[in-house]
Amino acid sequence: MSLVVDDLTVRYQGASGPAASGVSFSLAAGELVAIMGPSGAGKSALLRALALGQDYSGSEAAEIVGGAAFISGAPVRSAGKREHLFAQHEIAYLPQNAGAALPGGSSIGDFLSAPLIARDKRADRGAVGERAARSIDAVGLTLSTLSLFPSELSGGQRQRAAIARALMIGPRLLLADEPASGVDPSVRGVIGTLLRTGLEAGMAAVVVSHDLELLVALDARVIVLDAGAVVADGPLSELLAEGRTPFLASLAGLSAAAGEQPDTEGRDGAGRAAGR
Ligand SMILES: Nc1ncnc2c1ncn2[C@@H]1O[C@H](COP(=O)(O)OP(=O)(O)OP(=O)(O)O)[C@@H](O)[C@H]1O
Repeated sequence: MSLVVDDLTVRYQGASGPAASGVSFSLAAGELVAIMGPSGAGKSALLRALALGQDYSGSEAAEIVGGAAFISGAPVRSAGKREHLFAQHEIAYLPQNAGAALPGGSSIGDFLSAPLIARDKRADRGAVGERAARSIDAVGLTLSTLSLFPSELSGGQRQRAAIARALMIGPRLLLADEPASGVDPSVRGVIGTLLRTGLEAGMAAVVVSHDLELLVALDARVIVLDAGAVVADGPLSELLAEGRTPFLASLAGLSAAAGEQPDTEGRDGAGRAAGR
């Protein structure tokens, strides 16, 4: 698996201007890039534009309108049936507020099974069920959760179920948009463990996250967006030490405060300090 993003400009479908532009990075198997930045910076648009049809959330699609992205050599911009089929085998996309976006009419078991059935209608249902059981167990939910519907779960349980679905295909590329946002701290631990295990097993990941503890521990390369432009790019530890943009300086201040997580909505000053 490789992901090459070259001077990419992305736009929400129907929007007049780009949501993010000038983004470049490349990823090989086992590598991680984290995307950071204040609210409205274009982080979600970037991930969505790379998701190759794997977004189940019903949110507006974003498209590439400049530059290029290649997943394992195949262009994302002119992706056809072949690339979408490939994506069904290789790419997992975890949308923002993934738990809240679970389809209300499906049991968790059906929701988890969907990506495997979508790519092979004749898939062995027993094997799919076993896989669902392993995935639900990996996120710390009981097997009985598989027969429940989203309305019967807590917010944290729903987010765990969404993460379990992302695990179902054993993705080679994970695109995760704020996987730990708005849920209880225990979900943060689950995400950290799964990310570490996945990366060690050769999964590549692009993650929108402000979990400084996790990202420093993973020695993540970070791209900071602000109002659609790249304002910093490099290893997180270096960016925090430099505090080169107001947003980073604000994050660095927070990282010094024991275990505190930044509030990217700006209530703690991060968004305001970034000039928003
Ligand atoms: N569906 C849409 N159509 C047009 N513009 C949109 C749409 N959704 C978001 N935008 C705009 O695109 C820009 C980038 O939004 P995006 O959601 O990608 O940012 P973000 O960094 O992910 O923000 P947040 O951290 O709040 O999720 C913002 O100016 C936003 O107002």
